[in-house]
Amino acid sequence: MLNVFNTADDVLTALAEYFVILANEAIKKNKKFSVALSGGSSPKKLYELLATSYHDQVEWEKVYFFFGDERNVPQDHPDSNYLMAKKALFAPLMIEPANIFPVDTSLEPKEAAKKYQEEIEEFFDEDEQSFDLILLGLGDNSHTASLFPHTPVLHDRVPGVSEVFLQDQQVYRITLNAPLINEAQNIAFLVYGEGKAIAVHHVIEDDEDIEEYPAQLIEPIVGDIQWFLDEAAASLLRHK
Ligand SMILES: O=C1O[C@H](COP(=O)(O)O)[C@@H](O)[C@H](O)[C@H]1O
Repeated sequence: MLNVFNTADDVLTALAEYFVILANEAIKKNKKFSVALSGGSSPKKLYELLATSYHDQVEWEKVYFFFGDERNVPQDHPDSNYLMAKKALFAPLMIEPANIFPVDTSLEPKEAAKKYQEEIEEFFDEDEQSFDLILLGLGDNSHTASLFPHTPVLHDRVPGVSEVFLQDQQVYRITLNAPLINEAQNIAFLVYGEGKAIAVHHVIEDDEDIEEYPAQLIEPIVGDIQWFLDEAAASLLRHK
């Protein structure tokens, strides 16, 4: 479902409220809420908003934080998704380390992916369900998480975590693959700014071409998917 708002601030507020509703529902039902955070440039303001305006609206000690993807850099590197979330969300809310599951980027990428998959499997072993919420962004090249155009991970068929080598940047990333993302109870894309309009159009309305538009792989099996867009990002959509 598409949710289009006038401004980026409106989008962020709507997604923060959606997060709070899902968290409280899951905590009421299962006594915990599991979320995989997105990285990159878009979600920082969302995390800051949750940590300030919504700090007293969730039992944060019952929230378990994972990452949809991670750069293969140390946890104190400026490109680290973990570092961004730590500064914007974990530190202000004083989240206990036991509730945070960062990717172990001290390992070789393949090993880091394997270990992260094992941690996820162990966490969900008891209740046999997947994430309550996976937050995603959308790159202007139509990647989401670290599912980049023309990378082998696009052909993963078994839910898991994979390493991805980006030829143009000569760097690795670690990512949940599409089958694992699609097991989530809820998936929310956060996309704002005119720079994302072409990608939004391709992913939502263009013919299927997963090599070019990997975010088209995201189709929850039984869960719900919501797009949170501003007018600028939605400007090339024919149907809103
Ligand atoms: O889902 C995600 O999307 C972004 C792209 O977002 P951007 O705001 O940086 O353009 C991606 O790179 C990020 O790591 C990921 O979690």
